[in-house]
Amino acid sequence: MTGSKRTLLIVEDDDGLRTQMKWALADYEVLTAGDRDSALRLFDKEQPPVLVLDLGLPPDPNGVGEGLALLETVLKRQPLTKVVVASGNEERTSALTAVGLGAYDFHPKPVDPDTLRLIVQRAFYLYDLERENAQIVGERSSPLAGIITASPKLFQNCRMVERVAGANVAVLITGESGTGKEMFARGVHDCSPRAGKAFVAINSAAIPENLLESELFGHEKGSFTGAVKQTIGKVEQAHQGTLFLDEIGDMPLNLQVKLLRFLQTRSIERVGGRKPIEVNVRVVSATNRDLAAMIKDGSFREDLFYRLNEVAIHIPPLRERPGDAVLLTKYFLARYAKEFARPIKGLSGDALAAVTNHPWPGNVREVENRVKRAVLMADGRMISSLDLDLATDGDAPAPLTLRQARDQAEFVAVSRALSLADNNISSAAQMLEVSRPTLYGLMRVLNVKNRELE
Ligand SMILES: Nc1ncnc2c1ncn2[C@@H]1O[C@H](COP(=O)(O)OP(=O)(O)OP(=O)(O)O)[C@@H](O)[C@H]1O
Repeated sequence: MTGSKRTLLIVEDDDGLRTQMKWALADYEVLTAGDRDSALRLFDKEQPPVLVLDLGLPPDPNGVGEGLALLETVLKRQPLTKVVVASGNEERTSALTAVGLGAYDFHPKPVDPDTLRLIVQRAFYLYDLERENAQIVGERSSPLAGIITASPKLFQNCRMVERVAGANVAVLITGESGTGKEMFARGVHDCSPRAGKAFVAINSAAIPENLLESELFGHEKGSFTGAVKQTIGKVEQAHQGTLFLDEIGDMPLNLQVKLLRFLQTRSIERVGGRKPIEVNVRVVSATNRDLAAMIKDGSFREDLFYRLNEVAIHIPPLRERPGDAVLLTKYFLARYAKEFARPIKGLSGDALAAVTNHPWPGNVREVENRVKRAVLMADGRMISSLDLDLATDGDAPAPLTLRQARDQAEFVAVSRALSLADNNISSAAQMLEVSRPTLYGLMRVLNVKNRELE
């Protein structure tokens, strides 16, 4: 590369067109190739961010197969690459097919130098922006395996988990249903010295009250009708590992007493058993209920609450984590497209807006379920708001005017930048390449709230 010129690869088998394009793009370090194999070799070696591609290449210069195959390989190897496809009037349909496969844009043939320069310039700009975002997201990927977030509060939670994991303290995780409480509980276990031992979960809400005691503490043979053999309870199964008490707010009062006794003595008695058995477990519990209110109305024991709540972690709902819905949608989309081998490339603009506007009452579980279904059901390569079964804007029609479309796009960009920048106005403004006063103005006009600063 010479000086600060940026590298660009032109794949075109026609010498005349190649020369015209080289001339139009003299501001770039231009590499050229005339067929798929030499183009791929150059691409792998030089990694150009932008490609200008003619679809008709030898050995099939009149078809589009070679060009489309090259496009797919390039995007598989370097998904952020921007590929601009050449298109004559009669090749419109193939150019649109290429865009459907992930090409960035097409430029008209014969070459119009000004248009080509503009498209290439925008392609580089978008590439830089996406790479920067990918880096930021990468740097901010959670220290706890599998937790995807851009929320400063969730990052604090992750750091807290890492700090307390080593000490054998009881952790109580609160948050609405589907926010990721079980994931965090597993995080506590995985970061602790008990990681190699059992992680045993028991859900108080899912087990009938009369069976819960035996589920928790086990029973001896013949201790009640149907107790045909000795059974080890969940607490004992978790010996030396972690016991996860899910939906602890649903535990009946009589069992709360027994659980408290276990936490005080660190020993259990199986139902129908006579001797106490010592058990060494780390206890993590979770609930979506308001335990303070339950203590007040007498349905949860205060002494048990203090035993369970040595460290408290609250997971905010998705609607209070700007940017996370989009991040998680993209994450699940990539994951399920791969798992179900579906050729889905991304989200359409209306889907992005719908995801940003939806309140997500079912939190991350709702995102996962909607995306999973959309990946299975979608006809096209891009997931639409319809595939996600989401209204674009509270059942309002999709934006019609350019102004509305622009406002919507700006709303998404501003919310995302604020979220990635931890709501730091200066960094978000820098990311968006606008001044701070402009960003404040945009936030006012678009009604974007800097929620975590409020
Ligand atoms: N930040 C996240 N990144 C990736 N996946 C997540 C995240 N949070 C939750 N999930 C996924 O969402 C689903 C629901 O999460 P989880 O079961 O941990 O929620 P929960 O709060 O325990 O729900 P409930 O209260 O209903 O038991 C799971 O499949 C989990 O893997």
